Amino acid sequence: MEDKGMEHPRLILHNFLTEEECKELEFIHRSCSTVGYRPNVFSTTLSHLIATNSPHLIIPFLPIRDRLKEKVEEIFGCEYELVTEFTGLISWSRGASIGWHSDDNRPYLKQRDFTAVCYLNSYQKDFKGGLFHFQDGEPKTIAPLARDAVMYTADSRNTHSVDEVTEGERLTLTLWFSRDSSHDEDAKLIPLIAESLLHKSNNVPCSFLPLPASDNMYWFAPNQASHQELGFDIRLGRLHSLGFDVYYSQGMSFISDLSELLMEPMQLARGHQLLDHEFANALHALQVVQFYFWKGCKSQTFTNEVQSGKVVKLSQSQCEKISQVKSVFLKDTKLVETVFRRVEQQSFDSASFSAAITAWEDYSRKLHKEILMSFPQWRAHQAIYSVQFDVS
Ligand SMILES: O=C(O)CCC(=O)C(=O)O
Ligand SMILES: [Fe+2]
Repeated sequence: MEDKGMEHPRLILHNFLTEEECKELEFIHRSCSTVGYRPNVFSTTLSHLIATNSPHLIIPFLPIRDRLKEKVEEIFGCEYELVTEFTGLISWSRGASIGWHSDDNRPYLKQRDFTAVCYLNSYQKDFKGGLFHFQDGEPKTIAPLARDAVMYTADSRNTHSVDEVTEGERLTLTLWFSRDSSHDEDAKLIPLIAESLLHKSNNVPCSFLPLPASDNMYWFAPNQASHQELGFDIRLGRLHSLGFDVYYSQGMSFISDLSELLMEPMQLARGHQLLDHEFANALHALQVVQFYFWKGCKSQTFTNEVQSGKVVKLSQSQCEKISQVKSVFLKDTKLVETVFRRVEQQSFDSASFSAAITAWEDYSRKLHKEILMSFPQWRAHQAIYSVQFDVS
């Protein structure tokens, strides 16, 4: 597929990522994304993961990022010349599209030399619409397929567009590379990680519990809506699409500032049942729920001991508290269901779910250890780079 004349330098690599890598990144995005930079777009940036006390979740990105950079350098003949300018997960829901453009088409984007887009899910299977087109040269149209990666120069030789997504959520891992070492994203990320690891704030009792960002970063507003009442909180929206409600035992009347509610400890409900476990906040609950579905909902897939997951029937007043929260944070459940496809009658097993809570902790603890251990080396790398840069 390589354009030999390099009139339009680009390449498609099939099966560049493993299925497992795609699923893990999907898990991270579905549990950590914020509303994106354009309508109907969601994103998960590395700096956001660090800022929400989840720096350990950047671990799965690192080997992929290195492999992609090496591949781009090899294909385009610029070994050891590139730095990663940006790494992030981006998803497009119904209504998102982008017209003809090149990725360096703004003065502040001129440092971008190469683009790599990895498809984490598939056209027709996971979403409709969202075909990718190059304006000139071959191939002309690309139908996103999970595990494939597309690489191209960021200049006008590779002007491209993406059709509007009409259903589902189109998910990519997107990276930009630069020859200008002053645009290395690590230079920004490393101090943030250091701060996160070294100065744990007092209100984070556990080293890997997520700490939500400000509420507006999770507020989905339908296209150009002037009225706030038509949006929804994407954390609760994603929980809703998987069949979960959130329950605050204290009710809403105790909270003076409603926007703080989703930072408070809460429980999950499903149908007429209240699950026994207390989560630190809505983001924590979302991470565990997404982990449960990522791992396949079956207790056999969780290696730890399965305790019985306690559930109790919701009382009338508890149901009312749930509806109150919904009326504030999920005003339009129809809209939620078009943005995040409702998963119909997903089987749910409370014993497996409580096993998943422990498995999520083990997973997080393992990644947390890895980031703690790799961090000094990583910083040393950075030091070497800057020395080389100073000398030249
Ligand atoms: O997701 C894609 O296929 C490309 C997206 C794009 O063109 C961009 O983010 O600049
Ligand atoms: Fe683009």
